[in-house]
Amino acid sequence: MPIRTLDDLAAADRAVGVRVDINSPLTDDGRLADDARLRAHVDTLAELLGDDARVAVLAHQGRPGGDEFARLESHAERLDDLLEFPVSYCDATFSQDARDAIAELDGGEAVILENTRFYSEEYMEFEPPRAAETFLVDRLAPALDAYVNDAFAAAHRSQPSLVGFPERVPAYAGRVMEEELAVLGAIDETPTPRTYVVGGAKVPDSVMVAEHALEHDLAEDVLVTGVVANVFLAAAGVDVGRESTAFIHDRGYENEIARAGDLLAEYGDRLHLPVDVAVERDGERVELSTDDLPPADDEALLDVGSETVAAYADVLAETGTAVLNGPAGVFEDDKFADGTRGIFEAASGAVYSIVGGGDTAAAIREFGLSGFDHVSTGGGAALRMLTGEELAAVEALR
Ligand SMILES: Nc1ncnc2c1ncn2[C@@H]1O[C@H](COP(=O)(O)OP(=O)(O)O)[C@@H](O)[C@H]1O
Ligand SMILES: O=C(OP(=O)(O)O)[C@H](O)COP(=O)(O)O
Repeated sequence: MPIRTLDDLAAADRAVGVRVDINSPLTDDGRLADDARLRAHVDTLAELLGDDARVAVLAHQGRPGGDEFARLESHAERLDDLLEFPVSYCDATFSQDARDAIAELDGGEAVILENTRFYSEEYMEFEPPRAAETFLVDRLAPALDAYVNDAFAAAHRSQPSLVGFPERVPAYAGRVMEEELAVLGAIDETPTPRTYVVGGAKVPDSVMVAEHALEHDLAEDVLVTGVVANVFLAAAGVDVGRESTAFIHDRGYENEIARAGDLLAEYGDRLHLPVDVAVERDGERVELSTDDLPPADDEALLDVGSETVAAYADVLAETGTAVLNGPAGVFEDDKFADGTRGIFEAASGAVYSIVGGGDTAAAIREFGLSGFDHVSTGGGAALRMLTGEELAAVEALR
Protein backbone atom coordinates (compact mmCIF):
# COMPACT_ATOMS: atom_id res chain seq x y z
CA MET A 1 0.00 0.00 0.00
CA PRO A 2 1.33 3.48 -0.73
CA ILE A 3 2.41 5.37 2.34
CA ARG A 4 0.35 8.39 3.31
CA THR A 5 2.27 11.63 3.72
CA LEU A 6 1.60 15.03 5.26
CA ASP A 7 -0.20 15.90 2.02
CA ASP A 8 -2.94 13.51 3.17
CA LEU A 9 -3.22 14.86 6.72
CA ALA A 10 -5.64 17.63 7.69
CA ALA A 11 -3.72 18.61 10.82
CA ALA A 12 -5.51 21.74 12.09
CA ASP A 13 -6.34 21.50 15.80
CA ARG A 14 -5.56 17.80 15.86
CA ALA A 15 -3.17 16.20 18.33
CA VAL A 16 -0.40 14.72 16.18
CA GLY A 17 2.29 12.46 17.66
CA VAL A 18 5.48 12.94 15.64
CA ARG A 19 8.24 10.35 16.06
CA VAL A 20 11.56 11.97 15.14
CA ASP A 21 15.16 10.78 15.39
CA ILE A 22 17.09 13.47 17.25
CA ASN A 23 19.49 10.96 18.78
CA SER A 24 22.63 13.10 18.85
CA PRO A 25 26.20 13.16 20.14
CA LEU A 26 26.40 14.87 23.55
CA THR A 27 29.21 16.76 25.29
CA ASP A 28 30.69 15.39 28.53
CA ASP A 29 28.29 17.58 30.52
CA GLY A 30 25.29 16.24 28.59
CA ARG A 31 24.67 19.15 26.21
CA LEU A 32 24.00 18.63 22.49
CA ALA A 33 27.30 18.42 20.61
CA ASP A 34 25.67 18.48 17.17
CA ASP A 35 22.18 19.55 16.13
CA ALA A 36 22.14 18.23 12.56
CA ARG A 37 19.43 15.68 13.29
CA LEU A 38 17.26 18.31 14.97
CA ARG A 39 17.60 20.64 12.00
CA ALA A 40 16.64 17.80 9.67
CA HIS A 41 13.14 17.62 11.22
CA VAL A 42 12.44 21.35 11.21
CA ASP A 43 10.51 21.24 7.91
CA THR A 44 8.17 18.47 9.05
CA LEU A 45 7.49 20.10 12.41
CA ALA A 46 7.10 23.61 10.96
CA GLU A 47 4.68 22.34 8.33
CA LEU A 48 2.47 20.66 10.95
CA LEU A 49 2.66 23.61 13.33
CA GLY A 50 1.99 26.02 10.48
CA ASP A 51 -1.16 24.00 9.78
CA ASP A 52 -2.17 24.58 13.43
CA ALA A 53 -1.54 21.01 14.59
CA ARG A 54 -1.00 20.31 18.30
CA VAL A 55 2.29 18.44 18.13
CA ALA A 56 3.62 15.88 20.63
CA VAL A 57 7.17 14.92 19.71
CA LEU A 58 8.40 11.42 20.55
CA ALA A 59 12.11 10.56 20.40
CA HIS A 60 14.88 8.51 21.92
CA GLN A 61 18.39 9.52 22.99
CA GLY A 62 21.15 6.97 23.53
CA ARG A 63 20.79 3.45 24.81
CA PRO A 64 20.01 2.33 28.39
CA GLY A 65 23.26 2.16 30.35
CA GLY A 66 25.20 4.14 27.74
CA ASP A 67 26.98 7.50 28.14
CA GLU A 68 24.53 9.28 25.87
CA PHE A 69 21.35 8.04 27.55
CA ALA A 70 19.85 11.37 28.51
CA ARG A 71 16.78 13.55 29.06
CA LEU A 72 15.47 15.53 26.11
CA GLU A 73 15.35 18.94 27.77
CA SER A 74 18.26 20.40 25.81
CA HIS A 75 16.82 18.94 22.60
CA ALA A 76 13.55 20.78 23.37
CA GLU A 77 15.40 24.04 24.02
CA ARG A 78 17.28 23.73 20.73
CA LEU A 79 14.10 22.92 18.78
CA ASP A 80 12.44 25.94 20.40
CA ASP A 81 15.33 28.05 18.97
CA LEU A 82 15.16 26.43 15.55
CA LEU A 83 11.38 26.66 15.09
CA GLU A 84 9.29 29.79 14.85
CA PHE A 85 6.69 28.07 17.02
CA PRO A 86 6.75 27.52 20.79
CA VAL A 87 8.26 24.20 21.86
CA SER A 88 7.99 23.08 25.48
CA TYR A 89 9.41 20.08 27.30
CA CYS A 90 7.56 17.54 29.44
CA ASP A 91 9.54 15.13 31.61
CA ALA A 92 6.97 12.36 31.10
CA THR A 93 6.43 10.11 28.09
CA PHE A 94 2.95 8.59 28.43
CA SER A 95 1.74 9.15 32.00
CA GLN A 96 -1.14 11.49 32.94
CA ASP A 97 1.36 14.37 32.95
CA ALA A 98 2.27 13.65 29.33
CA ARG A 99 -1.36 13.32 28.31
CA ASP A 100 -2.22 16.57 30.13
CA ALA A 101 0.66 18.33 28.37
CA ILE A 102 -0.78 17.25 25.02
CA ALA A 103 -4.34 18.20 26.00
CA GLU A 104 -3.15 21.68 26.99
CA LEU A 105 -1.49 22.42 23.63
CA ASP A 106 -3.03 25.04 21.38
CA GLY A 107 -2.82 24.72 17.59
CA GLY A 108 0.70 25.69 16.47
CA GLU A 109 2.33 24.55 19.74
CA ALA A 110 4.62 21.57 20.34
CA VAL A 111 5.72 19.61 23.38
CA ILE A 112 8.72 17.26 23.44
CA LEU A 113 7.90 14.23 25.56
CA GLU A 114 10.66 12.51 27.54
CA ASN A 115 13.12 10.00 26.04
CA THR A 116 11.00 7.00 24.99
CA ARG A 117 13.81 4.62 26.03
CA PHE A 118 13.43 5.60 29.70
CA TYR A 119 10.69 3.05 29.51
CA SER A 120 11.88 -0.57 29.21
CA GLU A 121 9.48 -1.93 26.59
CA GLU A 122 10.71 0.71 24.15
CA TYR A 123 14.11 -0.96 24.01
CA MET A 124 12.52 -4.23 22.86
CA GLU A 125 11.45 -5.21 19.37
CA PHE A 126 7.88 -6.37 18.66
CA GLU A 127 5.62 -7.19 15.75
CA PRO A 128 3.33 -4.16 15.26
CA PRO A 129 0.14 -5.66 16.79
CA ARG A 130 2.05 -6.54 19.96
CA ALA A 131 3.84 -3.18 19.95
CA ALA A 132 0.37 -1.56 19.92
CA GLU A 133 -0.35 -3.25 23.27
CA THR A 134 2.72 -1.89 25.05
CA PHE A 135 2.11 0.66 27.80
CA LEU A 136 3.55 3.54 25.80
CA VAL A 137 1.30 3.03 22.77
CA ASP A 138 -1.72 1.87 24.74
CA ARG A 139 -1.65 4.88 27.08
CA LEU A 140 -0.66 7.52 24.55
CA ALA A 141 -2.65 6.54 21.43
CA PRO A 142 -6.00 7.73 22.92
CA ALA A 143 -4.45 11.19 23.38
CA LEU A 144 -3.51 11.40 19.68
CA ASP A 145 -5.60 11.98 16.55
CA ALA A 146 -2.79 11.06 14.17
CA TYR A 147 0.78 9.74 14.12
CA VAL A 148 3.61 10.90 11.87
CA ASN A 149 6.82 8.92 11.59
CA ASP A 150 9.74 11.09 10.49
CA ALA A 151 12.41 8.98 12.24
CA PHE A 152 14.04 7.43 9.18
CA ALA A 153 17.33 6.88 11.05
CA ALA A 154 15.56 4.58 13.53
CA ALA A 155 13.19 2.97 11.01
CA HIS A 156 15.05 -0.36 11.09
CA ARG A 157 14.03 -0.79 14.76
CA SER A 158 10.75 -2.57 15.43
CA GLN A 159 10.25 -0.71 18.71
CA PRO A 160 6.86 0.40 20.09
CA SER A 161 7.09 4.12 19.30
CA LEU A 162 8.12 3.24 15.73
CA VAL A 163 5.75 0.40 14.78
CA GLY A 164 2.92 0.40 17.37
CA PHE A 165 1.02 3.63 16.71
CA PRO A 166 0.03 2.88 13.08
CA GLU A 167 -2.09 0.03 14.49
CA ARG A 168 -4.05 2.49 16.61
CA VAL A 169 -4.25 5.88 14.86
CA PRO A 170 -4.03 7.08 11.23
CA ALA A 171 -0.32 7.13 10.36
CA TYR A 172 1.71 9.21 7.91
CA ALA A 173 5.32 9.60 6.81
CA GLY A 174 6.96 12.93 7.64
CA ARG A 175 9.01 14.87 5.09
CA VAL A 176 12.38 13.40 6.17
CA MET A 177 11.02 9.87 5.94
CA GLU A 178 9.39 10.61 2.60
CA GLU A 179 12.56 12.03 1.06
CA GLU A 180 14.86 9.31 2.39
CA LEU A 181 12.57 6.59 1.02
CA ALA A 182 12.24 8.33 -2.32
CA VAL A 183 16.00 8.80 -2.75
CA LEU A 184 17.36 5.57 -1.30
CA GLY A 185 14.50 3.53 -2.76
CA ALA A 186 15.22 4.78 -6.28
CA ILE A 187 18.94 4.10 -6.34
CA ASP A 188 18.46 1.95 -9.44
CA GLU A 189 17.14 4.96 -11.34
CA THR A 190 20.07 7.30 -10.68
CA PRO A 191 22.63 8.21 -13.38
CA THR A 192 25.02 5.45 -14.42
CA PRO A 193 27.71 4.25 -14.12
CA ARG A 194 27.41 3.98 -10.35
CA THR A 195 30.34 3.73 -7.98
CA TYR A 196 29.92 2.64 -4.36
CA VAL A 197 32.64 3.70 -1.93
CA VAL A 198 32.43 1.53 1.18
CA GLY A 199 34.65 2.17 4.18
CA GLY A 200 34.43 2.81 7.89
CA ALA A 201 34.46 0.18 10.58
CA LYS A 202 31.12 -1.66 10.32
CA VAL A 203 32.63 -4.33 8.09
CA PRO A 204 29.74 -6.85 7.94
CA ASP A 205 27.29 -4.11 6.89
CA SER A 206 29.70 -2.76 4.29
CA VAL A 207 30.43 -6.19 2.85
CA MET A 208 26.67 -6.71 2.52
CA VAL A 209 26.25 -3.39 0.73
CA ALA A 210 29.10 -4.29 -1.67
CA GLU A 211 27.65 -7.74 -2.26
CA HIS A 212 24.16 -6.40 -2.97
CA ALA A 213 25.44 -3.66 -5.28
CA LEU A 214 27.61 -6.06 -7.31
CA GLU A 215 25.14 -8.93 -7.45
CA HIS A 216 22.28 -6.71 -8.59
CA ASP A 217 24.44 -4.67 -10.94
CA LEU A 218 23.56 -1.52 -9.00
CA ALA A 219 27.23 -0.54 -9.07
CA GLU A 220 29.73 -0.89 -11.89
CA ASP A 221 32.57 -0.34 -9.44
CA VAL A 222 33.03 -0.71 -5.69
CA LEU A 223 35.95 1.13 -4.07
CA VAL A 224 36.88 -0.15 -0.61
CA THR A 225 38.49 1.98 2.10
CA GLY A 226 38.78 2.10 5.90
CA VAL A 227 38.76 -1.08 7.95
CA VAL A 228 36.74 -2.64 5.12
CA ALA A 229 39.77 -2.21 2.85
CA ASN A 230 42.01 -3.90 5.41
CA VAL A 231 39.68 -6.90 5.38
CA PHE A 232 39.66 -7.03 1.56
CA LEU A 233 43.46 -6.69 1.47
CA ALA A 234 43.72 -9.62 3.90
CA ALA A 235 41.31 -11.57 1.67
CA ALA A 236 43.56 -10.81 -1.31
CA GLY A 237 46.48 -12.39 0.56
CA VAL A 238 48.18 -9.15 1.69
CA ASP A 239 49.68 -9.30 5.18
CA VAL A 240 48.12 -6.22 6.81
CA GLY A 241 50.36 -6.57 9.86
CA ARG A 242 49.94 -7.59 13.46
CA GLU A 243 47.97 -4.53 14.64
CA SER A 244 45.37 -4.45 11.87
CA THR A 245 44.99 -8.23 11.95
CA ALA A 246 44.34 -8.02 15.71
CA PHE A 247 41.80 -5.23 15.12
CA ILE A 248 39.91 -7.42 12.62
CA HIS A 249 39.94 -10.38 15.03
CA ASP A 250 39.02 -8.31 18.12
CA ARG A 251 35.89 -7.11 16.33
CA GLY A 252 35.00 -10.68 15.31
CA TYR A 253 35.36 -9.90 11.60
CA GLU A 254 37.37 -13.04 10.63
CA ASN A 255 34.38 -14.45 8.74
CA GLU A 256 34.24 -11.29 6.68
CA ILE A 257 37.67 -12.11 5.21
CA ALA A 258 36.21 -15.23 3.61
CA ARG A 259 33.14 -13.32 2.34
CA ALA A 260 35.40 -10.61 0.93
CA GLY A 261 37.46 -13.37 -0.75
CA ASP A 262 34.32 -14.76 -2.41
CA LEU A 263 33.43 -11.31 -3.72
CA LEU A 264 36.96 -10.80 -5.04
CA ALA A 265 36.83 -14.15 -6.81
CA GLU A 266 33.53 -13.32 -8.47
CA TYR A 267 33.81 -9.57 -9.08
CA GLY A 268 37.56 -8.90 -8.87
CA ASP A 269 37.57 -6.61 -11.91
CA ARG A 270 34.91 -4.33 -10.41
CA LEU A 271 36.24 -4.31 -6.83
CA HIS A 272 39.05 -1.83 -6.26
CA LEU A 273 41.51 -2.20 -3.38
CA PRO A 274 44.00 0.36 -2.05
CA VAL A 275 47.44 0.35 -3.68
CA ASP A 276 48.96 2.21 -0.74
CA VAL A 277 48.17 2.83 2.93
CA ALA A 278 49.22 5.12 5.77
CA VAL A 279 50.70 4.14 9.14
CA GLU A 280 51.97 6.16 12.10
CA ARG A 281 55.76 6.11 12.54
CA ASP A 282 57.49 8.31 15.15
CA GLY A 283 54.29 10.33 15.45
CA GLU A 284 54.19 11.05 11.71
CA ARG A 285 52.09 9.80 8.80
CA VAL A 286 54.11 7.46 6.59
CA GLU A 287 52.70 6.00 3.37
CA LEU A 288 53.56 2.48 2.23
CA SER A 289 52.81 0.68 -1.01
CA THR A 290 50.71 -2.42 -0.37
CA ASP A 291 53.56 -4.31 -2.11
CA ASP A 292 55.75 -3.36 0.87
CA LEU A 293 53.39 -4.73 3.55
CA PRO A 294 53.38 -5.92 6.28
CA PRO A 295 54.25 -2.79 8.24
CA ALA A 296 56.20 -2.97 11.53
CA ASP A 297 54.49 -4.96 14.27
CA ASP A 298 53.29 -1.86 16.13
CA GLU A 299 51.94 -0.10 13.03
CA ALA A 300 48.24 -0.24 12.09
CA LEU A 301 46.87 0.69 8.66
CA LEU A 302 45.02 3.88 9.55
CA ASP A 303 44.25 5.44 6.18
CA VAL A 304 44.51 4.83 2.45
CA GLY A 305 47.50 6.48 0.74
CA SER A 306 47.71 9.27 -1.84
CA GLU A 307 48.09 6.95 -4.86
CA THR A 308 44.90 5.19 -3.85
CA VAL A 309 43.12 8.54 -3.56
CA ALA A 310 44.31 9.44 -7.09
CA ALA A 311 43.26 6.06 -8.52
CA TYR A 312 39.83 6.21 -6.85
CA ALA A 313 39.38 9.84 -7.98
CA ASP A 314 39.95 8.69 -11.57
CA VAL A 315 37.09 6.18 -11.24
CA LEU A 316 34.86 8.77 -9.55
CA ALA A 317 35.57 11.33 -12.29
CA GLU A 318 33.76 9.02 -14.75
CA THR A 319 30.90 8.27 -12.36
CA GLY A 320 27.22 9.10 -12.80
CA THR A 321 26.21 8.28 -9.22
CA ALA A 322 28.54 8.00 -6.23
CA VAL A 323 27.20 6.24 -3.13
CA LEU A 324 29.37 6.83 -0.11
CA ASN A 325 29.35 5.09 3.25
CA GLY A 326 32.10 5.11 5.84
CA PRO A 327 35.27 7.20 6.18
CA ALA A 328 38.45 6.02 4.42
CA GLY A 329 40.60 6.23 7.55
CA VAL A 330 40.77 7.45 11.12
CA PHE A 331 39.72 10.93 9.97
CA GLU A 332 39.31 12.14 13.57
CA ASP A 333 43.14 12.35 13.63
CA ASP A 334 44.26 15.01 11.16
CA LYS A 335 47.22 12.87 10.05
CA PHE A 336 44.85 10.20 8.81
CA ALA A 337 42.14 12.45 7.34
CA ASP A 338 43.72 12.86 3.86
CA GLY A 339 42.20 9.70 2.37
CA THR A 340 38.68 10.55 3.55
CA ARG A 341 38.98 14.20 2.49
CA GLY A 342 40.41 13.37 -0.95
CA ILE A 343 37.98 10.58 -1.80
CA PHE A 344 34.93 12.42 -0.45
CA GLU A 345 35.91 15.50 -2.45
CA ALA A 346 36.19 13.41 -5.61
CA ALA A 347 32.81 11.75 -4.89
CA SER A 348 31.10 15.11 -4.41
CA GLY A 349 31.95 15.90 -8.04
CA ALA A 350 29.94 12.98 -9.43
CA VAL A 351 26.84 13.85 -11.45
CA TYR A 352 24.73 12.64 -8.52
CA SER A 353 25.91 11.66 -5.05
CA ILE A 354 24.38 10.00 -2.02
CA VAL A 355 25.97 9.78 1.41
CA GLY A 356 24.95 7.66 4.42
CA GLY A 357 26.33 7.10 7.91
CA GLY A 358 26.75 9.18 11.05
CA ASP A 359 30.55 9.41 10.93
CA THR A 360 30.49 9.91 7.18
CA ALA A 361 28.14 12.88 7.53
CA ALA A 362 30.24 14.22 10.42
CA ALA A 363 33.39 14.02 8.26
CA ILE A 364 31.63 15.92 5.47
CA ARG A 365 30.65 18.66 7.90
CA GLU A 366 34.14 18.75 9.42
CA PHE A 367 35.80 19.13 6.01
CA GLY A 368 33.20 21.70 4.92
CA LEU A 369 32.41 19.68 1.79
CA SER A 370 29.30 20.58 -0.16
CA GLY A 371 27.97 19.33 -3.47
CA PHE A 372 26.42 16.08 -2.25
CA ASP A 373 22.89 15.63 -3.54
CA HIS A 374 21.58 13.61 -0.62
CA VAL A 375 23.12 13.31 2.83
CA SER A 376 21.06 10.67 4.62
CA THR A 377 20.08 11.19 8.25
CA GLY A 378 20.46 7.43 8.72
CA GLY A 379 23.41 5.15 9.30
CA GLY A 380 22.12 1.62 9.90
CA ALA A 381 18.78 2.44 8.27
CA ALA A 382 20.43 3.79 5.11
CA LEU A 383 22.73 0.76 4.92
CA ARG A 384 19.80 -1.59 5.22
CA MET A 385 18.00 0.18 2.41
CA LEU A 386 21.16 -0.03 0.30
CA THR A 387 21.18 -3.79 0.86
CA GLY A 388 17.56 -4.03 -0.26
CA GLU A 389 16.13 -4.80 3.18
CA GLU A 390 12.70 -3.60 4.27
CA LEU A 391 12.59 -1.30 7.28
CA ALA A 392 10.17 -2.36 10.04
CA ALA A 393 8.79 1.12 10.68
CA VAL A 394 8.23 1.71 6.98
CA GLU A 395 6.36 -1.57 6.67
CA ALA A 396 4.24 -0.49 9.63
CA LEU A 397 3.35 2.74 7.81
CA ARG A 398 2.26 0.72 4.79
N1 LIG B 1 41.81 2.03 8.92
C1 LIG B 1 41.04 2.25 10.00
N2 LIG B 1 41.38 1.72 11.20
C2 LIG B 1 40.60 1.93 12.29
N3 LIG B 1 39.46 2.65 12.29
C3 LIG B 1 39.08 3.19 11.12
C4 LIG B 1 39.84 3.02 9.92
N4 LIG B 1 39.19 3.67 8.93
C5 LIG B 1 38.09 4.23 9.47
N5 LIG B 1 38.02 3.95 10.79
C6 LIG B 1 37.00 4.39 11.75
O1 LIG B 1 35.70 4.06 11.31
C7 LIG B 1 34.79 4.85 12.05
C8 LIG B 1 33.54 5.12 11.25
O2 LIG B 1 33.02 3.93 10.72
P1 LIG B 1 31.45 3.67 10.59
O3 LIG B 1 30.83 3.74 11.94
O4 LIG B 1 31.32 2.41 9.83
O5 LIG B 1 30.96 4.90 9.70
P2 LIG B 1 29.50 5.53 9.58
O6 LIG B 1 29.10 6.04 10.96
O7 LIG B 1 29.65 6.65 8.60
O8 LIG B 1 28.61 4.42 9.11
C9 LIG B 1 35.52 6.12 12.39
O9 LIG B 1 35.50 6.28 13.79
C10 LIG B 1 36.96 5.89 11.88
O10 LIG B 1 37.95 6.34 12.77
O1 LIG C 1 21.62 6.76 15.62
C1 LIG C 1 20.90 5.89 15.13
O2 LIG C 1 21.32 4.99 14.23
P1 LIG C 1 22.77 5.04 13.47
O3 LIG C 1 23.85 4.94 14.54
O4 LIG C 1 22.72 3.83 12.58
O5 LIG C 1 22.84 6.33 12.69
C2 LIG C 1 19.43 5.79 15.45
O6 LIG C 1 19.05 6.83 16.34
C3 LIG C 1 19.09 4.43 16.04
O7 LIG C 1 19.72 4.29 17.29
P2 LIG C 1 20.02 2.82 17.87
O8 LIG C 1 21.07 2.21 16.95
O9 LIG C 1 20.50 3.03 19.28
O10 LIG C 1 18.72 2.04 17.81
